[in-house]
Amino acid sequence: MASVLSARQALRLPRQLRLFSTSLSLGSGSTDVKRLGVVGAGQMGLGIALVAAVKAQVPVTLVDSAQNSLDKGIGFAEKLLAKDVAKNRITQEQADAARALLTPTTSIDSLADVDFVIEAVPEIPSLKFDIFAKLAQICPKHAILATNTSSISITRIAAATTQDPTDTTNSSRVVSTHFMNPVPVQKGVEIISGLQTSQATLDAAVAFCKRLGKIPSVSADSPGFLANRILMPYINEAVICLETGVGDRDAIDAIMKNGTNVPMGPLQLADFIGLDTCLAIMKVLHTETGDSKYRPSVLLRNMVDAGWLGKKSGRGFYEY
Ligand SMILES: NC(=O)c1ccc[n+]([C@@H]2O[C@H](COP(=O)([O-])OP(=O)(O)OC[C@H]3O[C@@H](n4cnc5c(N)ncnc54)[C@H](O)[C@@H]3O)[C@@H](O)[C@H]2O)c1
Repeated sequence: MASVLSARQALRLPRQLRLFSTSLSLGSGSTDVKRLGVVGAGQMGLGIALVAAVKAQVPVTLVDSAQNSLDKGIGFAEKLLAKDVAKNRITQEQADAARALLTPTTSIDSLADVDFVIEAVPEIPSLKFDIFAKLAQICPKHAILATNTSSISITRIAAATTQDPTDTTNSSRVVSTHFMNPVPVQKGVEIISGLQTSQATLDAAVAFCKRLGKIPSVSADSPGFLANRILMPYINEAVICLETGVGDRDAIDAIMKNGTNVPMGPLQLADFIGLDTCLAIMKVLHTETGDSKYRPSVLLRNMVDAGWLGKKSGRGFYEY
C-alpha cells in the first residue's frame, strides 16, 4: 500500500511535518460504507451508482442539479439492468433489488447520512470547489469525500473544504476515485491522494473500490495523474493529425485500432469520452505544467465551441 504522501510530495516536506501528517491520518476514514452518495448523474456518476448498487449492494443517493439528467440516468440504468437480465448475468430479482437501491434527488442536502460520497459533476474547477465546500458541511464527519475528476488537483479540491489550512479535519477526508468509462465495464480505477489526504482515507477508498469489483492503481497528485497524462496527449495528437491533414478521420482511427490492438481509434474514443471533457483535461495539463507539448488542438476547441461534444450531443467526429 502506498503511503499517504507520494515520494515526490514527501521530499518537499520536513520530517516533522511528515510525522504530523501521518498521525493526523489515524483517526479519520472508514471502510464500512453502508450508504453511498453520488453527485452528478451523467455518464460517470450514473455508472458508479449502478455498479455500487449491483456489486456492493449499498443504497445510493444520486444527486443531480438537473431533473432531466436524473430521469435520463435512471432510464439508462433500467435499460442496462434489463440487458444484464436478458444476458443471464443477473436475475430479475437482483435487477429489481439494484434498482430499488437507487434514490435520485435534486437536493444535495440529502447527503447528510452517507458514509462515502463520489462527486462526478463536469470538469470545471470552481464547480468542484463549490461542491466540496458544501459536502464538507453536509456529509457526516466520518464520511469519505471522493472526486472523479480527470485532471484537477486533489490538493486544491481538498483545500476548498476548509477556510483554515492548518485544520485538516475535512481536507484529510478528500481523495480521488477516478473511474474509467464505461464504469460498469472498465476494471481500472485510479486512487489519488492530495497532500492533505490521510492514510485511512486512502485505505478506505481502495477498499471500497475493491468492493465494487475494481482494480485500484494508486498514483500521485500530478496534472492528469497517470491515465489522462498518457491518454489525452494521444487523443489531442490524433485531432492535430486530422486538423493538419496528415490523415483523415477513418485513416487515423483505423491505423490505431488495427495497428495497436485497441477497441476503438482515438477520435471515436474522444467522441465517447466527450470532447468538452477532453478539452478541459488538455487545458489543465497545459496550464498546470506550463509545457507547450500539451497545447489543445484548435480543432478540438472549435468543435467544443460548436457544441459538437461527441456521442452525448449526437455529433462529434462521428454522427450518432
Ligand atoms: N466521460 C469520461 O470518459 C470520464 C472518465 C473519467 C472521469 N471523468 C470525469 O467525471 C466527471 C463527470 O464526467 P461525465 O462525463 O459524467 O459528465 P456529464 O456531463 O455526463 O455529467 C455531469 C452531470 O453533472 C450534473 N451537474 C452539473 N452541475 C451540478 C451540480 N452543481 N450539482 C449536481 N449535479 C450537477 C449535470 O447535470 C450532469 O448530469 C468529470 O470530472 C470528468 O472529467 C469523465
